[in-house]
Amino acid sequence: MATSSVRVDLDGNPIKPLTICMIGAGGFIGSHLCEKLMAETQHTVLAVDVYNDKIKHLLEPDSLPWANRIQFHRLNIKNDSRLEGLIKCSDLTVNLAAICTPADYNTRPLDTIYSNFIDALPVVKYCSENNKRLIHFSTCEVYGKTIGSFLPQDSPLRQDPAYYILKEDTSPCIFGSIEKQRWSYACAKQLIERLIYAEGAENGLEFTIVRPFNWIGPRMDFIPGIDGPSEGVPRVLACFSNNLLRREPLKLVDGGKSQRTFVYIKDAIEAVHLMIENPARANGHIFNVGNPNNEVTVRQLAEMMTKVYANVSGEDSIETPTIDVSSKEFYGEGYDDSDKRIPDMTIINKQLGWDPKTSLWDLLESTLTYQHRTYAEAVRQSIAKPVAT
Ligand SMILES: NC(=O)c1ccc[n+]([C@@H]2O[C@H](COP(=O)([O-])OP(=O)(O)OC[C@H]3O[C@@H](n4cnc5c(N)ncnc54)[C@H](O)[C@@H]3O)[C@@H](O)[C@H]2O)c1
Ligand SMILES: O=C(O)[C@H]1O[C@H](OP(=O)(O)OP(=O)(O)OC[C@H]2O[C@@H](n3ccc(=O)[nH]c3=O)[C@H](O)[C@@H]2O)[C@H](O)[C@@H](O)[C@@H]1O
Repeated sequence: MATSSVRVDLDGNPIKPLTICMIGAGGFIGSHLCEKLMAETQHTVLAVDVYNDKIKHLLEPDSLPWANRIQFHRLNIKNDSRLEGLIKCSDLTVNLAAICTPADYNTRPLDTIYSNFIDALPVVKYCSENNKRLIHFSTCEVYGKTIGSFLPQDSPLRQDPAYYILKEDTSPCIFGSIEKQRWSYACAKQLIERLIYAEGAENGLEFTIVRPFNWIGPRMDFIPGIDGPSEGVPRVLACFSNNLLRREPLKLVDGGKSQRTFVYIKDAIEAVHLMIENPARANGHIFNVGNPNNEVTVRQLAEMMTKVYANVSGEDSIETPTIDVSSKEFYGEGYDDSDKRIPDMTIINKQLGWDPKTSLWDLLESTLTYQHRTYAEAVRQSIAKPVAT
């Protein structure tokens, strides 16, 4: 519900309506951020993307209460001179645009590097030259592997948080060799972080860098063959959802032993909302945004999703719910993996008072309810269709 009373920031100051240039607004995170800003604030969004399917419900019909506060601009930031004008007439730019699916990092490394570094350069430049604030989306992948992963398997130091907790201001960034092209994404994101940081230090750019740790929820990526390419490989939530919808075993890459912490998109969007409305507390900072309490191995995630999906769909799970596949078979040559990702939450907690709330079970329940409601019938029809010979 839009509020009419004056809203205040964390320091009690009234929040002025902002114009926000949101690049990549049509993606997973962008769609949730637009929803939040339309429903709960008076800010205006200039939504920039090449697609708008995930925000169509916010753009039409014209009678929506926020219709005059959101405009969609279909443009590719690689080659469109309108970008600078949009940044100039905004108070703040939020840059979400990126190639960010691991299946692309080793198979399309050039596109990955261009998207995450080269294409972001003009955005940083226009913000810096025009004295505009920038919130840039980086990734937890900039941490790479943990220090602990290089210790012997039986080393007691592996249990010491100093060897695996990821801290914005002290943890190193540890990537594999150049042949392991998986790291093309993390490396490009790291370099754009360094550039933004340097623009802040040398030219006074007001910036905030966000490092998301596996944000998941409705509208993440696509279901292959339904609203994305049949041969496409999305991120793990959509891969496993696709397997569950099709009653196929979930594929565990290299045994599913890697660990991740998952945070509910709606919790994470609260953190971004706080950054937008509290510039004095957010500028100049890099923030981990994740849920350290929701750690699982990928195998445990598969088991939990199988149970939750059986509950929400009312269908028993299949006899062999998971199978092992090698990373070479699944992702191709040059894949590598982050072993473990637990965010340190000290900085975001101190600056913005933010803490995630939703447990992994609860977030999977609401997300898989959405997946079932949105896709089950379409998948059933696609399976029933006779295959052309
Ligand atoms: N979802 C996560 O958990 C997560 C984790 C770490 C980092 N991130 C980062 O957050 C950002 C958003 O992620 P997401 O999950 O919403 O991804 P997404 O792929 O759903 O959204 C990215 C959007 O950017 C758009 N885009 C890409 N290139 C563009 C271009 N040249 N011009 C215009 N639009 C372009 C895409 O069309 C897409 O709609 C990315 O920078 C990603 O690296 C996300
Ligand atoms: O979300 C994040 O915070 C960041 O991490 C992701 O990287 P990753 O977590 O490795 O990507 P997922 O596709 O979500 O895979 C998670 C794990 O599941 C495994 N996996 C994936 C898919 C599958 O079908 N089976 C499977 O075992 C992968 O090998 C990996 O170990 C992506 O790089 C980005 O979206 C983002 O920057």
